[in-house]
Amino acid sequence: MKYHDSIAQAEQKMHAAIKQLQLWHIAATPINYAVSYEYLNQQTKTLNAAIEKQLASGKKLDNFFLEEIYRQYVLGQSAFRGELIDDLDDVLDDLQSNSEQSSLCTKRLVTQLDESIASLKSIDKREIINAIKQIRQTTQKFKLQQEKLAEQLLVSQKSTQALRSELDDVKKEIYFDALTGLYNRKAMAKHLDLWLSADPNKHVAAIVISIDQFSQMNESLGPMISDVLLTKIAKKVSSYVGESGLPVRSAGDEFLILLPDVKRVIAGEVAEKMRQSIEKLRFISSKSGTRLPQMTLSIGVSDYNVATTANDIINQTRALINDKTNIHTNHVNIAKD
Ligand SMILES: Nc1nc2c(ncn2[C@@H]2O[C@H](COP(=O)(O)OP(=O)(O)OP(=O)(O)O)[C@@H](O)[C@H]2O)c(=O)[nH]1
Repeated sequence: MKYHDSIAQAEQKMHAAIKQLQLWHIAATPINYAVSYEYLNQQTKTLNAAIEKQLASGKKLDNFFLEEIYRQYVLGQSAFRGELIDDLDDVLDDLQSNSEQSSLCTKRLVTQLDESIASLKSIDKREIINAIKQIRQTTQKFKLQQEKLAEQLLVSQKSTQALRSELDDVKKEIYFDALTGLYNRKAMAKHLDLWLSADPNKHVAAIVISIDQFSQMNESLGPMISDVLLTKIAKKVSSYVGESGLPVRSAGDEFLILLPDVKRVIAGEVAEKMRQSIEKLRFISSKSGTRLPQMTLSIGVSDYNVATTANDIINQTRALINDKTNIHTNHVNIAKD
């Protein structure tokens, strides 16, 4: 535990954290619990401010929101990252000292050879024999040093491989949504930055996909089945864009697909295919064998210059779904020029 509470204090906070989750109408999952605990501790001002802001705006706190908070404010401070950075520092220091030693050895060898070669030209037989002896000794020493360095390099390589796989895990935590495996907003912002630095005139089409009446589904089916449905829909819609698009989980029951260099009309056609494919799906409960309610999607489509922020892209495309002049469920609304 991060805080040095007494057992009694910790127990009190534990109960309070669970109670807080009940007030927020959120299940006591480990992640939600960690955020609630941190919130009550009031040690991370930014975490408290983000939660207060969401509550003040009248929006509900849900699993998705708390997971984002967890990633941003709780996980970000974890000791694990500190250890990982220390390990990385060590490996880099090792690699640097190995390469410095290696270049020093090579320099020494070259100097020695230069000196000895001059003696080899001598007419004095003894000097020549001495020079050959020197060369033999120096190369022998060089060989031993190189062997030692190669061993050290092998050790560094092994640590690097282990670190790489740990880094991949951290990257997953930072850039991917744990439930659906889609990218998160942070990854979306990073991609926009990369595209912008490669080409400031680049355009990207955005498809925002919201599952209709998902809150009702959550209530009637429970969060576990709803999670499975959410994940299946996430996978299905992402399958329509493959490697050419960036699928993001942008909110609890909302996904966003970015399609670089794709025209709005084309993105609209892809969106229509997504809508139809989900409408046709028939979900069956593996537990009871009964048919689950039909799921439908409401989709907004637009396009932007890559300099537009992730938040603006999400909000502006999302507004197309909530456009009051349009039908409210199972529809695709493409932005007008
Ligand atoms: N199962 C599950 N539900 C989630 C998760 N994150 C958010 N939700 C729920 O998703 C629902 C989203 O509700 P709303 O934004 O009102 O969306 P909606 O009910 O689909 O309403 P419309 O979009 O207007 O059709 C809420 O009930 C959240 O609790 C999650 O990770 N898993």
